[in-house]
Amino acid sequence: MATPVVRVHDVEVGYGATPVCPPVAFTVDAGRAVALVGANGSGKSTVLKTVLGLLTPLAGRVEVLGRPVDEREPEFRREVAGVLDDDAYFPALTVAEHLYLTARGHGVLDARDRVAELLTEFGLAEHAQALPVALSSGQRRRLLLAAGFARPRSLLVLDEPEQRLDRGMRARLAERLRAETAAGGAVLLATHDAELVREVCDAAVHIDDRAVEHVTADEAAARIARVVL
Ligand SMILES: Nc1ncnc2c1ncn2[C@@H]1O[C@H](COP(=O)(O)OP(=O)(O)OP(=O)(O)O)[C@@H](O)[C@H]1O
Repeated sequence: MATPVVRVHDVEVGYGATPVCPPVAFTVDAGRAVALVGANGSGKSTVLKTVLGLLTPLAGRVEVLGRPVDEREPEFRREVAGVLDDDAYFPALTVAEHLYLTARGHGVLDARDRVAELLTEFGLAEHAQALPVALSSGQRRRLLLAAGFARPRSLLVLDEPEQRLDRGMRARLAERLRAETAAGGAVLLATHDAELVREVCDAAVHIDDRAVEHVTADEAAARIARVVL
């Protein structure tokens, strides 16, 4: 059997010594998308940061592509693209320069073409020469997401990618993510968007302070829609 892209073994996550949720266990295979769902503060972002190697697990083990996570390893950084909920920009680089730098930094040879495609797809073409400060919050979010797609990757980790996106952009993002898994990529995302879960994900993990439950994507979407979360 193929090695999962992500394997989370009974992992406790948190800040300091206290876990923020019960132990979490799940896998994400190549060509699959898994959603983390749960109420605000349930621990989704903390799990994602742990998978990205930005936090050390308090217990258990996280493996990406069969190896323990170490974000300092070039191989890990080559394979894993993360888009978190932090506005991390170079203030003096334009939109196009951000995307170009990301693509070239990861060895993309036809970076100019890739950037042109992404600018169009993410509705940023008119703002290609703008600095981040001159963008709306939704446009800055589009830029961050586009940067995630500007580089090669086996695993895409997204924290609430739907945030601040309008309906049209959410639909294009769902399409993009379906193409990602169809091409063999793995996607792990935290979300409060029922449609995104239903349209993109193969499975979901529902986190709350009492239990971590594996549910189908439809069940996760139904829970979000019923405002159970
Ligand atoms: N840097 C931090 N230091 C200490 N505690 C934190 C830190 N970041 C988050 N927490 C706490 O960890 C818990 C889980 O937060 P987390 O951000 O993982 O939740 P979430 O499920 O992603 O929530 P949301 O849906 O609101 O994004 C919360 O109680 C939060 O207050």
